[in-house]
Amino acid sequence: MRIGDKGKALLNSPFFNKGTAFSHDERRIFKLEGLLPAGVSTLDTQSKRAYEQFQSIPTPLLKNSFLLSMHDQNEVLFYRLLYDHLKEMMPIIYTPTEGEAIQHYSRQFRRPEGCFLNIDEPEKVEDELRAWGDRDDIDYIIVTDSEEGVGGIGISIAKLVLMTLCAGLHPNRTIPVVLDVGTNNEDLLKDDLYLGLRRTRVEGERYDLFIDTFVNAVKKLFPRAVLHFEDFGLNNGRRLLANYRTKLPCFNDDLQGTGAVTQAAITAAVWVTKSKLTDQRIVIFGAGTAGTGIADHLHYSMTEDGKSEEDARSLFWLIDKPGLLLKSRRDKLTEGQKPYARPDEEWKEMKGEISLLDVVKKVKPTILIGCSTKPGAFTKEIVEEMARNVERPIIFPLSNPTSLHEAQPQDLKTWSKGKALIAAGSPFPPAEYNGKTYDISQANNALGIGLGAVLSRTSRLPQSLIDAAAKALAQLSPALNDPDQALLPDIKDIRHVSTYIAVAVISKAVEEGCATAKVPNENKLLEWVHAQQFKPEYRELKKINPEIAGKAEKGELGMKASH
Ligand SMILES: NC(=O)C1=CN([C@@H]2O[C@H](COP(=O)(O)OP(=O)(O)OC[C@H]3O[C@@H](n4cnc5c(N)ncnc54)[C@H](O)[C@@H]3O)[C@@H](O)[C@H]2O)C=CC1
Ligand SMILES: CC(=O)C(=O)O
Ligand SMILES: [Mg+2]
Repeated sequence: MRIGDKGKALLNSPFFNKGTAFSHDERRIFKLEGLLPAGVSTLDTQSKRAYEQFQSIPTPLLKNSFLLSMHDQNEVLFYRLLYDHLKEMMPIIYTPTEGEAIQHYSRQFRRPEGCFLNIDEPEKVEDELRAWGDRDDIDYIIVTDSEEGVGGIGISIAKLVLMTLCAGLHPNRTIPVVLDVGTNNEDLLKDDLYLGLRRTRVEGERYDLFIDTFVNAVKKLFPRAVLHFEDFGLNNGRRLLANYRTKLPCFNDDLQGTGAVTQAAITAAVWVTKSKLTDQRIVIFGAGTAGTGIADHLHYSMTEDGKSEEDARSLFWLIDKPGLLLKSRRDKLTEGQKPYARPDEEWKEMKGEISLLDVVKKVKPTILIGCSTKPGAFTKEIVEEMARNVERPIIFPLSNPTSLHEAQPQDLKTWSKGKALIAAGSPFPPAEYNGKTYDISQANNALGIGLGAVLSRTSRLPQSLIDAAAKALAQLSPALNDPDQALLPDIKDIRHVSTYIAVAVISKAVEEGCATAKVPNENKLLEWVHAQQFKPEYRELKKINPEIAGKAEKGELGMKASH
């Protein structure tokens, strides 16, 4: 991707390539004659053509592969196509299809995209990253240490695509990274086509040193970039965030992004039930990264509203594999789980493991959240029990992909006799009850936090910025106008939503004193954000090749500079 490329190099440069939309003049100047068919398309017709091709592809996985290869050929067209069909293509490019694409990465592989760093060569990390640009070239880096092996590069790419699509982050100023530290997935290790390091995952000191090498290289090479941790395992995500959050602007999307979007959906649901967050009894099933991240975020919000740490803590019941988290088992709990362990005395009448059903019966929760990856965990009995005890049970099965959801939204609606207020991790069709249809919100952590952090050039990303994003999102809930509407805004409005969130994050960064950019005052802020968002439009000649454009402007080439 270089300014000034010509001929085949230009056609192979996804950011500058216009394919059949290169004009006759451009074809001549850039030595593209003979490399393209005679017809000149507009971006509009290219998008129509690509959509026809997309529609003829039989499976979601193949559609994903088609879109990714377009991403790799012509980025503007790729984003334009996605914009034109956002609702239809989002589940193809992101969850649920993305999970499948990651699983099949080594078999579907065509051409590498992204930055691959491996633990056997830590000494090369800095040089390998340097190949992506200079100090000020990079705004945003998504890194995963993918438990599912090298195919995890797919999640870094997919989330970056969302950041561009939804929030307008400039795609040419980002790096998707996978840190290959091995995998414990036996199927991958046995697969002779597997492309990652063929070894079990490295842990302990060597793992920590490798992460440290990576983070230090990022800080040194791209001091302005925001670092986004994605899909780090239970034991690493929280620990790494705690290590690095005071050293550079970084955040963990599964912990913090999920916390923010869930809080926004809960704020709307709680508003529908005409109660307050601090009136709730919250059961979280699956106390891993996302589950404890949500608990932390809600807890933070309650303390901001004036509840004491301890009183707020008493409103949570977290359940993981061996049942309800209890104080007597503290030494077996993770750091993220420990604060939420319940006193054993509360449950002394119970023998053995305390199940979700036991907790629902005794606690009578108002909110039930699933981040367990256990499909079907929210059974009819559990949902009926919950609906018996509270007027409007708030139930969020958040596990992804679709096959791992704790319950189907339609079942939740039916079993609760229409009472449940629902948001789910993946997209679902509307649910029906008594002849009425209800849109199901997708509570997924794709927000404008990143754009706000980038544009404000925040030096750190404290919890207050994430909280500002959650509050801004909650204000846009359609349920605030009509309680039968979805809890979160529709995907089709995501650009507007992300922009609004970015504005809130920037304002908070200024207020907290961590914004280092020169930010305009409140009434100019929205316009300022808009002006900097990426739009899928072809670039003018002068941005593809300034030298040639200069000559054209002087009339030396017999053409105009702008196309
Ligand atoms: N909707 C959203 O925005 C997000 C959804 N997720 C989804 O949430 C799920 C969990 O993700 P992470 O928290 O990152 O994974 P994780 O591995 O950190 O946590 C999963 C937790 O569930 C527990 N668990 C597994 N089986 C269980 C069972 N049968 N009963 C009770 N607990 C059980 C595990 O022990 C672990 O503590 C995934 O499906 C992920 O896709 C994650 C992040 C964001
Ligand atoms: C949404 C997300 O980050 C996840 O499912 O891991
Ligand atoms: Mg994730």
